[in-house]
Amino acid sequence: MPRTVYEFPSADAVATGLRDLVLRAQDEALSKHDRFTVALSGGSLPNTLAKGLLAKPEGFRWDRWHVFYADERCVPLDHPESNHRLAQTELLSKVPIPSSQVYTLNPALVEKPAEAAEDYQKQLMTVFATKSTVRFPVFDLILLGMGPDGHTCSLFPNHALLEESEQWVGYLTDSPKPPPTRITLTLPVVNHAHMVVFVTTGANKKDTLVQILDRKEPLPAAQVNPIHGQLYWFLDEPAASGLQTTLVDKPAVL
Ligand SMILES: O=C1O[C@H](COP(=O)(O)O)[C@@H](O)[C@H](O)[C@H]1O
Repeated sequence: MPRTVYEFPSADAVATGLRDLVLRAQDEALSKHDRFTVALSGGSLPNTLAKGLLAKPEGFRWDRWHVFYADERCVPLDHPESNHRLAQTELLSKVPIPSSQVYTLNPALVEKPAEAAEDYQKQLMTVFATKSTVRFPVFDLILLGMGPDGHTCSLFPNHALLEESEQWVGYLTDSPKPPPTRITLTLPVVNHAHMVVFVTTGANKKDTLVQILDRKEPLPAAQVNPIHGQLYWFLDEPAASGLQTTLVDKPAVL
C-alpha cells in the first residue's frame, strides 16, 4: 500500500493531526468490531499522543480500547525506563481505559526476556486469536516512533530480529540503546496492521528521514510497509526539512 507523508508546521500541529487520525482509526474499527486494538511505542510518542488526545477527548470510546506496547524494556513497570510507565504517566492515567485492557510486560519476567516475550505473545492471543487460528494479529492501529539510527519498536539496524518471520513478539539482550534487554512486536505483526503511523518530530531525525523516505535505505523503519493496511508518516517542519519526497501539507481533514 502506498504511504502518505504529512508535514505539519509544528510538533503541536502534529499532535492535533494525530488526534484526528486516531479518532478516525477508532471509528473505523468500531464500525467493524466491538473493540479498538492499538499498540503504543515509547520514547517521544506518548507525550505527542497525549497532547493531542487530551486537548480534545470528545468522541473517544475509551472502554473499547485494548492497549498493547509496540516494544517494552525489560525493567519493572514503575522503572523510569519502562515504556508502560511513560504511557501511564502521560496518557493512560488520565483516560478511563479499563486497566484489564492495558497489556503490560509481565513484571515477574523482567530477568527472563525469552519467557517475557512468550508471555506477551500469549497476552496478544487472548485478544486476537491463537497462533493456530491466525498467522499474525491485525492491529487496528500501531503508533510508532523512529530513533535517529532508524530503529522502530525495538528493531535495530542489522539486528537478527529483523529476520523474524514466525513469532509475534521477539526479545533482545543487546539493544544498542539502553536498556539492553527488551521485547518487541516483530516486523510481520507491524506489517499486518490495518493502519500504522510513524510520528517523528525534530531536526535530529531529518537526515535519517532522507535515508528512509528519499533514498529508500533498508533501515528498520523503512521495512515497515503494511501488506493490506495504510501507512502514514506525521512529521513536523524541522524533521521534514531535508526531504525531496512528496509531502502532503497541513491536512485540514484526515
Ligand atoms: O527506545 C525506544 O526508542 C524509540 C524511538 O524513540 P524516540 O524518543 O526517538 O521517539 C521508540 O519508538 C521505542 O518505543 C523505544 O523503546
